[in-house]
Amino acid sequence: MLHVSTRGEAPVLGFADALLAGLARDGGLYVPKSWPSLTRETIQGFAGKPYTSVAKAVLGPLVDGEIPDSALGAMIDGAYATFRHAAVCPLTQIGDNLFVLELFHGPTLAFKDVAMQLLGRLMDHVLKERGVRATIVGATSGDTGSAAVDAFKGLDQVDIFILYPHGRVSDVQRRQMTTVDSPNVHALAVEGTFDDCQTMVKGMFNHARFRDELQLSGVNSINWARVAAQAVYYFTAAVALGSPHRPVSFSVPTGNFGDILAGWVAKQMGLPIERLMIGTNANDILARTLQTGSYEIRGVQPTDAPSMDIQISSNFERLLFEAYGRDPAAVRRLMASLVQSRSFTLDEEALARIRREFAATAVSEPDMASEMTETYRTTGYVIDPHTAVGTRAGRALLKEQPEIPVVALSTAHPAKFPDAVRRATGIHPELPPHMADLMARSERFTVLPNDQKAVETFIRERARAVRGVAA
Ligand SMILES: Cc1ncc(COP(=O)(O)O)c(C=O)c1O
Ligand SMILES: N[C@@H](CCOP(=O)(O)O)C(=O)O
Repeated sequence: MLHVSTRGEAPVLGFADALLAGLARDGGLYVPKSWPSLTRETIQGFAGKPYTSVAKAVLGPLVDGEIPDSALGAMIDGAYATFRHAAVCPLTQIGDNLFVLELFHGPTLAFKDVAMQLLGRLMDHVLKERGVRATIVGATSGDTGSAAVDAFKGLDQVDIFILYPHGRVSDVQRRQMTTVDSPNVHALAVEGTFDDCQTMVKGMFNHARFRDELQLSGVNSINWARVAAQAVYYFTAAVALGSPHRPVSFSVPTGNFGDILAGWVAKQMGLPIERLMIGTNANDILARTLQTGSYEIRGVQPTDAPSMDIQISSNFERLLFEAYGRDPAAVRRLMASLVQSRSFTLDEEALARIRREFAATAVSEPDMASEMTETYRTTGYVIDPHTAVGTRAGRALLKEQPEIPVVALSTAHPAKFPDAVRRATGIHPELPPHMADLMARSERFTVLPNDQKAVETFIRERARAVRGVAA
Protein backbone atom coordinates (compact mmCIF):
# COMPACT_ATOMS: atom_id res chain seq x y z
CA MET A 1 0.00 0.00 0.00
CA LEU A 2 1.43 3.37 -1.01
CA HIS A 3 0.76 6.57 0.92
CA VAL A 4 0.37 10.04 -0.58
CA SER A 5 0.62 13.42 1.07
CA THR A 6 -2.49 15.59 1.34
CA ARG A 7 -0.42 18.39 -0.23
CA GLY A 8 0.80 16.23 -3.13
CA GLU A 9 4.42 17.39 -3.17
CA ALA A 10 6.14 14.80 -0.98
CA PRO A 11 7.52 11.39 -1.94
CA VAL A 12 4.95 8.58 -2.09
CA LEU A 13 5.84 6.11 0.68
CA GLY A 14 5.07 2.57 1.80
CA PHE A 15 3.67 1.86 5.27
CA ALA A 16 7.00 1.57 7.12
CA ASP A 17 8.41 4.77 5.61
CA ALA A 18 5.18 6.68 6.30
CA LEU A 19 5.33 5.34 9.87
CA LEU A 20 8.80 6.80 10.41
CA ALA A 21 8.16 10.00 8.45
CA GLY A 22 5.40 11.41 10.66
CA LEU A 23 4.68 14.66 8.81
CA ALA A 24 5.21 14.57 5.03
CA ARG A 25 8.08 16.68 3.65
CA ASP A 26 5.67 19.13 2.01
CA GLY A 27 3.99 19.80 5.36
CA GLY A 28 1.05 17.53 4.49
CA LEU A 29 -0.24 14.35 6.12
CA TYR A 30 0.09 10.86 4.69
CA VAL A 31 -2.97 8.81 3.73
CA PRO A 32 -3.20 5.49 1.88
CA LYS A 33 -3.43 5.90 -1.89
CA SER A 34 -6.72 3.99 -1.82
CA TRP A 35 -8.93 2.55 0.91
CA PRO A 36 -8.86 -1.23 1.25
CA SER A 37 -12.29 -2.65 1.86
CA LEU A 38 -13.49 -5.48 4.06
CA THR A 39 -16.45 -7.56 2.89
CA ARG A 40 -19.72 -7.74 4.84
CA GLU A 41 -18.94 -11.38 5.60
CA THR A 42 -15.54 -10.46 7.04
CA ILE A 43 -17.11 -7.78 9.24
CA GLN A 44 -19.89 -10.11 10.32
CA GLY A 45 -17.22 -12.67 11.23
CA PHE A 46 -15.78 -10.25 13.81
CA ALA A 47 -18.72 -11.01 16.12
CA GLY A 48 -17.47 -12.68 19.30
CA LYS A 49 -13.82 -12.51 18.21
CA PRO A 50 -11.12 -11.16 20.56
CA TYR A 51 -10.01 -7.55 20.00
CA THR A 52 -6.60 -8.72 18.78
CA SER A 53 -8.14 -10.86 15.99
CA VAL A 54 -10.16 -7.91 14.73
CA ALA A 55 -7.06 -5.70 14.92
CA LYS A 56 -5.12 -8.18 12.78
CA ALA A 57 -7.92 -8.32 10.18
CA VAL A 58 -8.35 -4.54 9.99
CA LEU A 59 -4.68 -3.57 10.08
CA GLY A 60 -3.45 -6.38 7.81
CA PRO A 61 -4.69 -4.77 4.56
CA LEU A 62 -3.39 -1.35 5.68
CA VAL A 63 0.10 -2.64 6.47
CA ASP A 64 -0.23 -4.72 3.30
CA GLY A 65 2.55 -7.22 3.95
CA GLU A 66 5.28 -4.62 4.59
CA ILE A 67 5.71 -6.13 8.00
CA PRO A 68 5.23 -9.92 7.93
CA ASP A 69 1.83 -10.98 9.33
CA SER A 70 3.49 -13.09 12.04
CA ALA A 71 5.53 -10.13 13.34
CA LEU A 72 2.56 -7.75 13.09
CA GLY A 73 0.38 -10.28 14.92
CA ALA A 74 2.94 -10.61 17.74
CA MET A 75 3.11 -6.82 18.10
CA ILE A 76 -0.68 -6.58 18.24
CA ASP A 77 -0.81 -9.32 20.88
CA GLY A 78 1.91 -7.59 22.93
CA ALA A 79 0.30 -4.16 22.66
CA TYR A 80 -3.10 -5.25 23.96
CA ALA A 81 -1.70 -7.55 26.64
CA THR A 82 -0.82 -4.29 28.44
CA PHE A 83 -4.55 -3.47 28.86
CA ARG A 84 -6.30 -4.16 32.15
CA HIS A 85 -9.59 -5.33 30.59
CA ALA A 86 -9.96 -8.66 28.78
CA ALA A 87 -12.12 -7.03 26.09
CA VAL A 88 -9.46 -4.27 25.64
CA CYS A 89 -12.12 -1.67 24.72
CA PRO A 90 -15.39 -2.78 26.39
CA LEU A 91 -18.83 -1.31 25.75
CA THR A 92 -21.25 -0.21 28.50
CA GLN A 93 -24.87 0.89 28.10
CA ILE A 94 -25.87 4.10 29.92
CA GLY A 95 -29.22 4.89 28.34
CA ASP A 96 -31.78 3.95 25.66
CA ASN A 97 -29.60 3.24 22.64
CA LEU A 98 -26.71 5.13 24.23
CA PHE A 99 -23.47 3.20 24.78
CA VAL A 100 -20.05 4.17 26.08
CA LEU A 101 -16.94 2.66 24.49
CA GLU A 102 -14.32 2.55 27.26
CA LEU A 103 -10.97 3.27 25.66
CA PHE A 104 -9.09 3.97 28.88
CA HIS A 105 -7.99 0.56 30.12
CA GLY A 106 -4.42 0.91 28.84
CA PRO A 107 -1.33 1.82 30.89
CA THR A 108 -1.88 5.61 30.98
CA LEU A 109 -5.69 5.62 31.26
CA ALA A 110 -6.54 7.35 27.96
CA PHE A 111 -7.55 6.25 24.47
CA LYS A 112 -4.10 7.20 23.19
CA ASP A 113 -2.72 3.93 24.59
CA VAL A 114 -4.73 1.94 22.05
CA ALA A 115 -2.65 3.26 19.16
CA MET A 116 0.51 4.17 21.04
CA GLN A 117 1.22 0.73 22.50
CA LEU A 118 1.21 -0.60 18.95
CA LEU A 119 3.09 2.37 17.46
CA GLY A 120 5.97 1.91 19.92
CA ARG A 121 6.33 -1.72 18.91
CA LEU A 122 6.00 -0.97 15.17
CA MET A 123 8.63 1.79 15.26
CA ASP A 124 11.03 -0.24 17.36
CA HIS A 125 10.67 -3.14 14.92
CA VAL A 126 11.31 -1.02 11.81
CA LEU A 127 14.19 0.96 13.36
CA LYS A 128 15.92 -2.22 14.59
CA GLU A 129 15.50 -3.85 11.22
CA ARG A 130 17.11 -0.85 9.54
CA GLY A 131 19.74 -0.44 12.25
CA VAL A 132 18.96 3.26 12.73
CA ARG A 133 17.94 5.56 15.59
CA ALA A 134 15.22 8.19 15.60
CA THR A 135 14.42 11.28 17.60
CA ILE A 136 10.73 11.47 18.33
CA VAL A 137 9.17 14.85 18.88
CA GLY A 138 5.57 15.13 19.96
CA ALA A 139 3.16 17.82 21.11
CA THR A 140 0.61 17.05 23.76
CA SER A 141 -2.27 18.57 25.62
CA GLY A 142 -1.67 15.80 28.15
CA ASP A 143 -2.65 12.36 26.92
CA THR A 144 -0.61 11.74 23.77
CA GLY A 145 2.51 12.64 25.74
CA SER A 146 1.87 10.30 28.64
CA ALA A 147 0.91 7.44 26.34
CA ALA A 148 4.00 8.01 24.17
CA VAL A 149 6.33 8.18 27.16
CA ASP A 150 4.96 4.85 28.41
CA ALA A 151 5.19 3.22 24.99
CA PHE A 152 8.71 4.45 24.14
CA LYS A 153 10.48 4.57 27.52
CA GLY A 154 13.65 2.51 27.63
CA LEU A 155 13.68 1.71 23.91
CA ASP A 156 17.24 1.60 22.52
CA GLN A 157 16.48 3.06 19.12
CA VAL A 158 14.74 6.29 20.14
CA ASP A 159 15.01 9.47 22.16
CA ILE A 160 11.63 10.99 22.82
CA PHE A 161 10.94 14.70 23.44
CA ILE A 162 7.41 15.68 24.45
CA LEU A 163 6.31 19.32 24.38
CA TYR A 164 3.37 20.18 26.62
CA PRO A 165 1.80 23.53 27.55
CA HIS A 166 3.25 24.60 30.90
CA GLY A 167 0.50 24.74 33.55
CA ARG A 168 -2.27 23.66 31.18
CA VAL A 169 -2.38 19.90 31.73
CA SER A 170 -3.81 18.06 34.74
CA ASP A 171 -1.44 17.05 37.57
CA VAL A 172 -1.95 13.38 36.74
CA GLN A 173 -1.19 13.96 33.06
CA ARG A 174 1.95 15.98 33.85
CA ARG A 175 3.27 13.48 36.35
CA GLN A 176 2.77 10.62 33.91
CA MET A 177 5.27 12.39 31.65
CA THR A 178 7.66 13.84 34.22
CA THR A 179 8.13 10.98 36.68
CA VAL A 180 9.37 8.36 34.23
CA ASP A 181 12.98 7.60 35.07
CA SER A 182 14.37 6.70 31.68
CA PRO A 183 17.29 8.49 30.01
CA ASN A 184 15.62 8.48 26.57
CA VAL A 185 12.54 10.39 27.83
CA HIS A 186 12.48 14.22 27.92
CA ALA A 187 9.46 16.23 29.09
CA LEU A 188 9.51 19.86 27.90
CA ALA A 189 7.12 22.37 29.49
CA VAL A 190 6.62 25.06 26.88
CA GLU A 191 5.45 28.52 27.88
CA GLY A 192 2.50 28.52 25.47
CA THR A 193 -0.62 26.61 24.46
CA PHE A 194 -0.99 23.15 22.94
CA ASP A 195 -1.40 24.83 19.55
CA ASP A 196 1.98 26.53 20.05
CA CYS A 197 3.56 23.16 20.87
CA GLN A 198 1.98 21.52 17.83
CA THR A 199 3.01 24.38 15.52
CA MET A 200 6.57 24.06 16.82
CA VAL A 201 6.63 20.31 16.23
CA LYS A 202 5.40 20.82 12.67
CA GLY A 203 7.97 23.61 12.28
CA MET A 204 10.74 21.18 13.27
CA PHE A 205 9.53 18.68 10.65
CA ASN A 206 9.49 21.47 8.06
CA HIS A 207 13.05 22.49 9.02
CA ALA A 208 14.74 20.00 6.68
CA ARG A 209 18.27 20.28 8.11
CA PHE A 210 17.11 19.70 11.67
CA ARG A 211 14.76 16.91 10.60
CA ASP A 212 17.52 15.04 8.75
CA GLU A 213 20.25 15.69 11.30
CA LEU A 214 18.17 14.20 14.13
CA GLN A 215 16.18 11.66 12.09
CA LEU A 216 12.92 13.11 13.35
CA SER A 217 9.89 10.90 13.77
CA GLY A 218 6.44 11.79 15.10
CA VAL A 219 3.92 10.17 17.40
CA ASN A 220 1.06 12.63 17.09
CA SER A 221 -1.90 11.70 14.96
CA ILE A 222 -0.12 13.39 12.05
CA ASN A 223 1.43 9.90 11.94
CA TRP A 224 -0.88 7.81 9.77
CA ALA A 225 -0.26 4.62 11.80
CA ARG A 226 -1.88 6.28 14.86
CA VAL A 227 -5.13 6.82 12.99
CA ALA A 228 -5.05 3.35 11.43
CA ALA A 229 -4.73 1.65 14.83
CA GLN A 230 -7.68 3.65 16.18
CA ALA A 231 -9.99 2.45 13.37
CA VAL A 232 -10.08 -1.02 14.96
CA TYR A 233 -12.33 -0.15 17.92
CA TYR A 234 -15.02 1.27 15.65
CA PHE A 235 -15.32 -2.22 14.16
CA THR A 236 -15.41 -4.05 17.50
CA ALA A 237 -18.01 -1.66 18.96
CA ALA A 238 -20.28 -1.61 15.91
CA VAL A 239 -20.18 -5.38 15.50
CA ALA A 240 -21.04 -5.86 19.19
CA LEU A 241 -24.21 -3.85 18.48
CA GLY A 242 -25.25 -5.85 15.43
CA SER A 243 -23.24 -4.38 12.58
CA PRO A 244 -23.12 -4.89 9.61
CA HIS A 245 -26.85 -5.73 9.74
CA ARG A 246 -27.68 -2.71 11.85
CA PRO A 247 -26.39 0.86 11.36
CA VAL A 248 -24.62 2.47 14.30
CA SER A 249 -23.60 6.10 14.94
CA PHE A 250 -20.61 7.35 16.91
CA SER A 251 -20.15 10.45 19.01
CA VAL A 252 -16.54 11.46 19.52
CA PRO A 253 -15.03 14.09 21.84
CA THR A 254 -12.81 15.87 19.38
CA GLY A 255 -9.73 18.09 19.40
CA ASN A 256 -7.12 17.20 16.82
CA PHE A 257 -9.68 15.21 14.78
CA GLY A 258 -7.60 12.00 14.82
CA ASP A 259 -10.03 9.84 16.73
CA ILE A 260 -13.10 10.70 14.71
CA LEU A 261 -11.16 10.48 11.46
CA ALA A 262 -10.37 6.88 12.44
CA GLY A 263 -14.14 6.27 12.44
CA TRP A 264 -14.40 7.77 8.98
CA VAL A 265 -11.59 5.44 7.85
CA ALA A 266 -13.47 2.44 9.29
CA LYS A 267 -16.46 3.56 7.20
CA GLN A 268 -14.32 3.76 4.04
CA MET A 269 -13.20 0.21 4.79
CA GLY A 270 -16.81 -1.00 4.74
CA LEU A 271 -18.23 -0.46 8.23
CA PRO A 272 -21.80 0.85 7.91
CA ILE A 273 -21.60 3.90 10.18
CA GLU A 274 -24.68 6.12 10.01
CA ARG A 275 -23.39 9.41 11.48
CA LEU A 276 -20.16 10.63 13.02
CA MET A 277 -20.85 13.29 15.64
CA ILE A 278 -18.03 15.72 16.40
CA GLY A 279 -18.29 16.85 20.04
CA THR A 280 -16.17 19.85 21.01
CA ASN A 281 -15.75 21.67 24.29
CA ALA A 282 -15.90 25.48 24.40
CA ASN A 283 -13.03 25.47 21.88
CA ASP A 284 -15.62 24.99 19.18
CA ILE A 285 -13.79 25.69 15.94
CA LEU A 286 -14.96 22.45 14.33
CA ALA A 287 -18.60 22.93 15.37
CA ARG A 288 -18.50 26.47 13.92
CA THR A 289 -16.89 25.21 10.73
CA LEU A 290 -19.63 22.67 10.13
CA GLN A 291 -22.25 25.30 10.81
CA THR A 292 -20.82 28.17 8.76
CA GLY A 293 -18.28 26.64 6.37
CA SER A 294 -15.65 28.96 7.73
CA TYR A 295 -12.68 27.62 9.73
CA GLU A 296 -11.55 30.53 11.92
CA ILE A 297 -8.92 30.34 14.62
CA ARG A 298 -9.73 32.20 17.83
CA GLY A 299 -7.88 32.23 21.16
CA VAL A 300 -7.82 28.96 23.11
CA GLN A 301 -10.01 28.87 26.22
CA PRO A 302 -8.84 26.69 29.12
CA THR A 303 -11.59 24.19 30.05
CA ASP A 304 -12.12 21.21 32.35
CA ALA A 305 -11.47 19.00 29.32
CA PRO A 306 -7.94 20.35 28.72
CA SER A 307 -6.91 17.66 26.26
CA MET A 308 -9.38 19.16 23.82
CA ASP A 309 -8.26 22.78 24.28
CA ILE A 310 -7.20 22.95 20.66
CA GLN A 311 -7.87 25.32 17.77
CA ILE A 312 -5.63 23.97 15.02
CA SER A 313 -7.13 20.58 14.39
CA SER A 314 -4.41 18.73 12.49
CA ASN A 315 -6.33 15.83 11.05
CA PHE A 316 -9.06 17.98 9.60
CA GLU A 317 -6.58 18.35 6.72
CA ARG A 318 -7.01 14.66 5.92
CA LEU A 319 -10.78 15.13 5.72
CA LEU A 320 -10.38 18.26 3.57
CA PHE A 321 -8.26 16.23 1.15
CA GLU A 322 -11.14 13.78 0.75
CA ALA A 323 -13.86 16.44 0.68
CA TYR A 324 -12.04 18.13 -2.21
CA GLY A 325 -11.87 14.89 -4.18
CA ARG A 326 -8.24 14.27 -3.19
CA ASP A 327 -7.08 17.48 -4.88
CA PRO A 328 -3.80 18.44 -3.17
CA ALA A 329 -3.79 21.89 -4.80
CA ALA A 330 -7.05 22.71 -3.02
CA VAL A 331 -5.56 21.59 0.30
CA ARG A 332 -2.44 23.69 -0.30
CA ARG A 333 -4.65 26.73 -0.97
CA LEU A 334 -6.67 26.24 2.23
CA MET A 335 -3.56 25.69 4.34
CA ALA A 336 -1.84 28.76 2.90
CA SER A 337 -4.90 30.80 3.78
CA LEU A 338 -4.79 29.39 7.32
CA VAL A 339 -1.18 30.55 7.71
CA GLN A 340 -1.85 33.97 6.19
CA SER A 341 -5.19 34.93 7.67
CA ARG A 342 -5.80 32.30 10.39
CA SER A 343 -8.89 31.14 8.52
CA PHE A 344 -10.22 29.53 5.35
CA THR A 345 -13.64 29.05 3.84
CA LEU A 346 -14.84 25.74 2.45
CA ASP A 347 -16.56 25.70 -0.91
CA GLU A 348 -20.18 24.57 -0.88
CA GLU A 349 -19.65 21.17 -2.44
CA ALA A 350 -16.89 20.22 0.00
CA LEU A 351 -18.96 21.42 2.96
CA ALA A 352 -21.98 19.44 1.76
CA ARG A 353 -19.84 16.30 1.51
CA ILE A 354 -18.62 16.74 5.05
CA ARG A 355 -22.12 17.43 6.37
CA ARG A 356 -23.44 14.25 4.72
CA GLU A 357 -21.30 12.15 7.07
CA PHE A 358 -20.58 14.34 10.07
CA ALA A 359 -22.65 16.36 12.52
CA ALA A 360 -21.12 18.63 15.15
CA THR A 361 -22.06 20.14 18.45
CA ALA A 362 -20.21 22.26 21.01
CA VAL A 363 -20.67 21.42 24.69
CA SER A 364 -20.28 24.35 27.07
CA GLU A 365 -18.48 24.10 30.45
CA PRO A 366 -21.78 24.06 32.43
CA ASP A 367 -23.27 21.41 30.12
CA MET A 368 -20.15 19.27 30.42
CA ALA A 369 -20.38 19.44 34.23
CA SER A 370 -24.12 18.72 34.28
CA GLU A 371 -23.59 15.77 31.93
CA MET A 372 -21.15 14.25 34.45
CA THR A 373 -23.55 14.99 37.32
CA GLU A 374 -26.66 13.62 35.58
CA THR A 375 -24.95 10.53 34.20
CA TYR A 376 -23.74 9.68 37.69
CA ARG A 377 -27.11 10.49 39.31
CA THR A 378 -29.17 8.41 36.88
CA THR A 379 -26.85 5.46 36.30
CA GLY A 380 -24.13 5.51 38.98
CA TYR A 381 -21.56 5.61 36.16
CA VAL A 382 -18.69 8.08 36.56
CA ILE A 383 -17.32 9.73 33.42
CA ASP A 384 -14.50 12.20 32.87
CA PRO A 385 -15.09 15.64 31.29
CA HIS A 386 -13.92 14.60 27.80
CA THR A 387 -16.24 11.61 27.80
CA ALA A 388 -19.03 13.92 28.98
CA VAL A 389 -18.61 15.90 25.76
CA GLY A 390 -19.06 12.65 23.84
CA THR A 391 -22.14 11.48 25.73
CA ARG A 392 -23.80 14.93 25.68
CA ALA A 393 -23.21 15.20 21.92
CA GLY A 394 -24.43 11.61 21.57
CA ARG A 395 -27.71 12.51 23.26
CA ALA A 396 -28.19 15.28 20.67
CA LEU A 397 -27.73 12.72 17.90
CA LEU A 398 -30.26 10.39 19.53
CA LYS A 399 -32.87 13.16 19.52
CA GLU A 400 -32.60 13.25 15.71
CA GLN A 401 -32.46 9.49 15.15
CA PRO A 402 -33.65 7.66 18.30
CA GLU A 403 -33.79 4.28 16.57
CA ILE A 404 -30.08 4.18 15.71
CA PRO A 405 -27.72 3.21 18.54
CA VAL A 406 -25.07 5.78 19.42
CA VAL A 407 -21.67 4.83 20.75
CA ALA A 408 -19.99 7.68 22.65
CA LEU A 409 -16.24 7.27 22.89
CA SER A 410 -14.93 7.42 26.46
CA THR A 411 -11.46 8.75 25.92
CA ALA A 412 -10.09 9.05 29.46
CA HIS A 413 -10.44 7.44 32.88
CA PRO A 414 -12.11 9.79 35.39
CA ALA A 415 -9.06 9.54 37.69
CA LYS A 416 -7.05 11.56 35.16
CA PHE A 417 -9.24 14.60 35.92
CA PRO A 418 -10.20 14.08 39.58
CA ASP A 419 -10.94 17.72 40.43
CA ALA A 420 -13.55 18.25 37.72
CA VAL A 421 -15.10 14.84 38.40
CA ARG A 422 -15.32 15.50 42.14
CA ARG A 423 -16.92 18.91 41.60
CA ALA A 424 -19.57 17.38 39.33
CA THR A 425 -20.30 14.12 41.14
CA GLY A 426 -18.90 14.33 44.66
CA ILE A 427 -16.88 11.20 43.86
CA HIS A 428 -13.08 11.13 44.06
CA PRO A 429 -12.02 8.67 41.36
CA GLU A 430 -9.04 6.59 42.49
CA LEU A 431 -6.03 5.88 40.32
CA PRO A 432 -5.58 2.17 39.57
CA PRO A 433 -3.02 0.31 41.75
CA HIS A 434 -0.13 0.57 39.24
CA MET A 435 -0.32 4.37 39.56
CA ALA A 436 -1.27 4.66 43.22
CA ASP A 437 2.03 6.37 44.18
CA LEU A 438 2.10 8.73 41.15
CA MET A 439 1.67 11.86 43.25
CA ALA A 440 4.66 10.93 45.43
CA ARG A 441 7.14 10.25 42.60
CA SER A 442 9.79 12.87 41.85
CA GLU A 443 9.49 14.89 38.65
CA ARG A 444 12.01 15.77 35.93
CA PHE A 445 11.16 18.33 33.25
CA THR A 446 12.59 21.42 31.57
CA VAL A 447 10.72 24.68 31.09
CA LEU A 448 11.40 26.25 27.68
CA PRO A 449 10.19 29.42 25.97
CA ASN A 450 7.66 29.31 23.16
CA ASP A 451 10.44 29.59 20.60
CA GLN A 452 11.29 26.96 18.01
CA LYS A 453 14.98 27.82 17.84
CA ALA A 454 15.42 27.49 21.61
CA VAL A 455 13.58 24.17 21.63
CA GLU A 456 15.61 22.84 18.69
CA THR A 457 18.85 23.81 20.41
CA PHE A 458 17.78 22.01 23.57
CA ILE A 459 16.76 18.87 21.68
CA ARG A 460 19.97 18.79 19.64
CA GLU A 461 22.19 19.14 22.71
CA ARG A 462 20.25 16.66 24.80
CA ALA A 463 20.08 14.06 22.01
CA ARG A 464 23.84 14.34 21.50
CA ALA A 465 24.50 14.02 25.22
CA VAL A 466 22.33 10.90 25.49
CA ARG A 467 24.04 9.35 22.48
CA GLY A 468 27.50 10.33 23.74
CA VAL A 469 28.25 12.47 20.65
CA ALA A 470 30.33 15.64 21.12
CA ALA A 471 28.38 18.82 20.38
C1 LIG B 1 -9.06 12.53 26.70
C2 LIG B 1 -9.12 13.04 25.31
N1 LIG B 1 -10.30 13.08 24.69
C3 LIG B 1 -10.41 13.54 23.44
C4 LIG B 1 -9.33 14.00 22.74
C5 LIG B 1 -9.53 14.45 21.33
O1 LIG B 1 -9.04 13.49 20.41
P1 LIG B 1 -8.57 13.92 18.98
O2 LIG B 1 -7.46 14.89 19.18
O3 LIG B 1 -8.11 12.67 18.32
O4 LIG B 1 -9.73 14.56 18.33
C6 LIG B 1 -8.07 13.98 23.34
C7 LIG B 1 -6.84 14.46 22.67
O5 LIG B 1 -6.53 14.22 21.60
C8 LIG B 1 -7.95 13.45 24.64
O6 LIG B 1 -6.77 13.35 25.21
N1 LIG C 1 -5.34 15.73 22.97
C1 LIG C 1 -4.07 15.36 22.48
C2 LIG C 1 -3.51 16.37 21.53
C3 LIG C 1 -2.58 15.73 20.55
O1 LIG C 1 -3.34 14.92 19.73
P1 LIG C 1 -2.79 13.81 18.76
O2 LIG C 1 -3.87 12.80 18.75
O3 LIG C 1 -2.57 14.45 17.47
O4 LIG C 1 -1.52 13.24 19.29
C4 LIG C 1 -3.17 15.05 23.65
O5 LIG C 1 -3.67 14.53 24.62
O6 LIG C 1 -2.00 15.29 23.62
